[in-house]
Amino acid sequence: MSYVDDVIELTVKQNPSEPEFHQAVKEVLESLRVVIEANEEEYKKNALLERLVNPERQLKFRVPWVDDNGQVQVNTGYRVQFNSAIGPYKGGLRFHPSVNVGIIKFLGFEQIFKNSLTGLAIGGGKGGSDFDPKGKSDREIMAFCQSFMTELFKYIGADTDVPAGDIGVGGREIGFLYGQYKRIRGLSEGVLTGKALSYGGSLARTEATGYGLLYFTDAMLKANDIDIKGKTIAVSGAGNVAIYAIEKAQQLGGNPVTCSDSTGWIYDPEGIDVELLKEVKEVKEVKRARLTEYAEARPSAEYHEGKGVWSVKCDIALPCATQNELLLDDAKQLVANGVVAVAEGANMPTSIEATEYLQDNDVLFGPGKASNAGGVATSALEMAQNSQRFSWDFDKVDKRLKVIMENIFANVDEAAKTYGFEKNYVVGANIAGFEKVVDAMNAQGIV
Ligand SMILES: NC(=O)C1=CN([C@@H]2O[C@H](COP(=O)(O)OP(=O)(O)OC[C@H]3O[C@@H](n4cnc5c(N)ncnc54)[C@H](OP(=O)(O)O)[C@@H]3O)[C@@H](O)[C@H]2O)C=CC1
Ligand SMILES: O=C(O)CCC(=O)C(=O)O
Repeated sequence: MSYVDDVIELTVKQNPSEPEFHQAVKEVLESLRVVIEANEEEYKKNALLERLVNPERQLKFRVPWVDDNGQVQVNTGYRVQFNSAIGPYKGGLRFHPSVNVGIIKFLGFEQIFKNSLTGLAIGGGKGGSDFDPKGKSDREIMAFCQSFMTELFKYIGADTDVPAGDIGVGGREIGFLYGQYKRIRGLSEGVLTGKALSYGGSLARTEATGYGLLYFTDAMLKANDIDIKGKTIAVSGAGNVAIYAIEKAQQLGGNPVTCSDSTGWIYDPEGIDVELLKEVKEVKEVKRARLTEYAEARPSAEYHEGKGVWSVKCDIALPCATQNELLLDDAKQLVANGVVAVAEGANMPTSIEATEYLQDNDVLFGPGKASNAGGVATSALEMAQNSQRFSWDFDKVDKRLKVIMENIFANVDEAAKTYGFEKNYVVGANIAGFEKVVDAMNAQGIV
């Protein structure tokens, strides 16, 4: 067996019942075969891959809090500090009932290469909890966030580990988490990103992942002589990433016609009304409302229960909800309907089989670790502004974001060509991300 196969097998053996983590490791290592085989002796001697797939530190902790009925609730908190070769651990916190250690590890592992691709000095980490913020009162959210931070504060700091938002963690949660950190540590520092503007947040961070996805997609399309103008776009999700992907797609002249959540999806052939979608998101967070509210307010829209976004005829598909939401049958349907490009706004939304099917059918494919890197890149710009004790205007951040995303595409494209995988942006992203991490790890000795 090759070194790659050995390490994949070891990962499965050492981390049982963590299918998403196995999937992420397999996807990355398989596509790095050409680089790893060329350096196998050296990497093996230094156990490079074994070190890469083992987090530097993995924290699991109890989070007790009191609900509005006076009942004590107990959730589990996680922070996986995966790799700090390039810089402080950086990556979001996810609050969702599906969260477990394997999901946090897959996200943290992906984050290493994503953060490397940004060209900025950030290592990889991720965290979260199985707490469900939906339908909770503000007081309950605050109680949970304060308890979560009362444990987490011991392990994070502006130069060690800088969490941010992800599914279920937006501005409100970041505010409560930051307040508790400051109260315990007495430090006003850039320990979290995604903060509100009034206490050190960056303009354009809210928009950054969705906007960045479109800057990347546009660069990928242009490199293949395709104009986004007039293209029909299917988007999944109705949260932070989806909303700003839809907004930027419209600004660039595309026509996004769908969005979705965990219960159903919207088809709006006249184009999604993004301001209405923003309002529905707010209502959903507070009242557990559903996307039906969008359809009720918008005569051109149809609401469908369950899954189905990928059955809509489109030129471009942008999965922006969650992992494994675009499977082989969805890929077959997209190809049958003439899709030309898929770019991932979410983390690992496309299964390995679906990705291969799309690529085998000449669909341009932007992997999340490259195409959704705009969020974390802008978080690093927020860290830079915090260090400077200064705020940049929206235009300056947005322009930097655009340049970063265009550079990511150029580097991914170049790596793919250099290794003989032209137009395979999955291989290109993994190689370009991996090379910098390996350089940094090698330079720092066996740690
Ligand atoms: N926020 C950021 O800056 C970044 C986020 N990402 C990734 O983008 C994706 C979306 O994150 P974000 O928009 O921030 O999160 P939000 O919480 O704002 O929105 C998540 C959206 O996805 C839907 N969703 C979540 N879980 C599921 C599920 N199991 N099945 C179907 N739909 C689901 C939600 O529906 P419902 O409301 O019904 O739960 C909601 O519409 C995630 O994969 C995240 O890791 C990647 C890079 C950066
Ligand atoms: O901005 C950040 O640090 C978090 C981004 C993130 O979690 C992601 O890229 O998936």
